[in-house]
Amino acid sequence: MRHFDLVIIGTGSGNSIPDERFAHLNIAIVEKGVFGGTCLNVGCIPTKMFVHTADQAAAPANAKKLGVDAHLDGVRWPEIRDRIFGRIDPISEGGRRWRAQDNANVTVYEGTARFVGPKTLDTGTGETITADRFVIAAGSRPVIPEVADIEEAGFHTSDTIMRLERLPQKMIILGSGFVATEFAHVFASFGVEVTLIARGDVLLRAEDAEIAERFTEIAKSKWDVRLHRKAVRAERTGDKIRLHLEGPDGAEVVEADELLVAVGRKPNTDLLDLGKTGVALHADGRIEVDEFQRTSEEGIFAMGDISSEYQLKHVANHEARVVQHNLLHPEDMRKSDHRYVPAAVFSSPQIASVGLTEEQARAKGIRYVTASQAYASIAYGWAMEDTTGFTKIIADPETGLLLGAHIIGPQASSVIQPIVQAMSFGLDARSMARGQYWIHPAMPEIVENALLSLPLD
Ligand SMILES: Cc1cc2nc3c(=O)[nH]c(=O)nc-3n(C[C@H](O)[C@H](O)[C@H](O)COP(=O)(O)OP(=O)(O)OC[C@H]3O[C@@H](n4cnc5c(N)ncnc54)[C@H](O)[C@@H]3O)c2cc1C
Ligand SMILES: NC(=O)c1ccc[n+]([C@@H]2O[C@H](COP(=O)([O-])OP(=O)(O)OC[C@H]3O[C@@H](n4cnc5c(N)ncnc54)[C@H](O)[C@@H]3O)[C@@H](O)[C@H]2O)c1
Repeated sequence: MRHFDLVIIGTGSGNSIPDERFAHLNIAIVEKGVFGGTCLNVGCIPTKMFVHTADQAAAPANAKKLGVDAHLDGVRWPEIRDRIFGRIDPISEGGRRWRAQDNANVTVYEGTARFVGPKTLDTGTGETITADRFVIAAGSRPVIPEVADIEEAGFHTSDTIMRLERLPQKMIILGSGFVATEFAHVFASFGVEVTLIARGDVLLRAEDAEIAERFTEIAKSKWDVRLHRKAVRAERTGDKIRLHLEGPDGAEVVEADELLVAVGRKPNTDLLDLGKTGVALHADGRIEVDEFQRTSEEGIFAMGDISSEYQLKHVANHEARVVQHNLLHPEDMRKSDHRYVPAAVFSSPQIASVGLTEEQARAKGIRYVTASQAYASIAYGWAMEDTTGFTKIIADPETGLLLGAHIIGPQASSVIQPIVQAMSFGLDARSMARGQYWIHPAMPEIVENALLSLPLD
């Protein structure tokens, strides 16, 4: 049985760990799918390339209120799809080739890894290997909900929807989180009639309640949004797919050309038989790790979606850097920093958030104040004739330290970054607002004004 110094399972963020500082180690990398993982192949990167294209497609309709009569002549789906994947697929293939052929100290196994004993791994290629140390970076995959006949009817997930042969006329999206609302924006902007099916009373319900309510209001004006619905059965009739729902008015059926399922992602731990090597799991299936990304088994680290509370690429990247350091310096380990993890939903409008929501602050019994500022109240908001966007900041009234921030509106994902910086480095609201220049008349003025209107003690 071949023995390695280090085995890495998963080529998403885990693949960034071995650099030239690991040249003295004999390393195996095991990958069951496409090289490069979720973000590169079916996640952040292609979705945002589609989102940017969708923003362009939506621009003519949005320009009308500014007095510009533009018209969207068409969307060349196959060309868009092939442009995007024509860029991504070679990166994945190049990464694979580099690891498999050009890295003298790395052996790539292309199979589904599964533990068969303590630190003993069946690589799914016919070869079983052992190692001193492991990094489990095997990510997550889409949850398939229990809807009768859904497999027979046929559906897409985020793994397949971006490679459609042709643009459908109608699409049903089951779910109301990040994936559902980003793809609703993409496909609706390309002219697809989108029906969004949500269980709760708002979309994006993990967001601050005021933000989720505002987003839901806007979404209802653009898409067919059905709230309080449970999908019970799917059915294929010729070219169409029908989804049977139960809702406040009883049973109903929606019909479309395609169904996209986007109801969350689950960690890939079930594929790994981790009990065989003694790695402990949380009740939700994630691997338990400590602040150094160590699992319950000595020498086995885990990182990214398979262990993290946050299914976000910037978190997986951060944890990969921590694991990298801790593998190289076991006598001087670093901790992961999960204090202020921001996230953005690249839908339309965009949403960005960091820290506590108002509901979380209340539930924790924390004393707080809030201030909200509309895009419509700042100069650039006038320029855009924005009527729906706002920034909400939550702060400690005594110290002025920021507890959370929530933004809905244009470029929210960029506008929030100075707040993430202030929170990370302990800058209070007054110092942040008045201790620096804010470019006039740029969008971050919305943050400056919100900070200034916080009713601090
Ligand atoms: C549609 C979509 C859009 C997203 N957009 C964003 C975004 O805009 N911003 C953001 O921050 N995050 C985004 N994310 C989340 C982000 O993609 C993930 O958080 C991140 O990719 C997780 O990285 P990872 O390294 O933990 O796992 P992955 O990148 O999923 O890598 C895990 C790898 O392990 C392999 N694997 C699994 N099991 C085994 C096994 N048993 N044996 C061998 N190999 C195995 C998998 O095939 C995979 O290649 C998005 C996700 C999706 C689905
Ligand atoms: N821009 C980004 O950073 C980005 C983009 C896409 C995905 N992601 C990451 O990937 C994760 C997964 O995305 P997602 O949208 O699949 O999950 P999500 O957790 O964001 O949302 C899932 C939604 O599905 C709903 N749901 C669950 N079961 C359901 C059912 N049976 N029927 C109907 N609705 C149901 C939930 O109420 C929830 O609103 C996200 O949580 C996020 O961390 C990030």
